[in-house]
Amino acid sequence: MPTTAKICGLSEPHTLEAAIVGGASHVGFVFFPPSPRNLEFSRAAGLAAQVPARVSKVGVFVDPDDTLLDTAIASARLDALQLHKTTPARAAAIRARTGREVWAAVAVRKREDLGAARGFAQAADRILYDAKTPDNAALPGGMGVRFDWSLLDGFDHPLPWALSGGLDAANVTEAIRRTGARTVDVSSGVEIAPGTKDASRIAAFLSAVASA
Ligand SMILES: O=C(O)c1ccccc1N[C@@H]1O[C@H](COP(=O)(O)O)[C@@H](O)[C@H]1O
Repeated sequence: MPTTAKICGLSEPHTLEAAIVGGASHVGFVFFPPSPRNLEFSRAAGLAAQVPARVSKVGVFVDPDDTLLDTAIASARLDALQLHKTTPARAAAIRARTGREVWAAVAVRKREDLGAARGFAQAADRILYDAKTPDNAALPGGMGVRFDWSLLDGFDHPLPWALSGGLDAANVTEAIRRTGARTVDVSSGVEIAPGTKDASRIAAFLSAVASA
């Protein structure tokens, strides 16, 4: 099975197109106002219309309320919801209420952090292992922070999972080889500035994933 890739934090038609043409399985739209990648709903709707059915649209949220979720799902026609800083109970409620696939982000810095994944076994469809950002950071993700991939060695994953945090075209081959990830996720590693994606970096990342 080939490794699949999600390109996250897209906000412009030409870089979204680069992700689609390059073979991304998922594209991510961020709904979190402090993020430089945050999308207005009308803009999300326009971008979503560009995405073919074979590519899944993932909304990225930080402990969202129902109003935000419902508006984002309707405007961007989201297939999946990526939830950061959200408890298993809340994730389960969101999954039951929306009927959408739920990706639970688990922030990793130390081996003990992986234990949080088990709490989502009945509450989510997939775990996204992401690097824990610094305690005073403005964002819980999307900062190009990487964690020690060896922490995943021998871990009994409770659900299908994806790897993120500080990936780019130069390190994703090693990340896949080292962890066995079947899905990888990138945001800042395909940008030229925070929030500004680059089509050639997206193409290089997807090419590296396809060759891994
Ligand atoms: O990208 C953001 O702005 C963001 C905001 C809030 C939560 C998560 C966010 N991004 C996610 O973080 C990971 C890793 O990103 P990076 O490749 O290290 O920059 C990725 O899943 C993004 O979806």
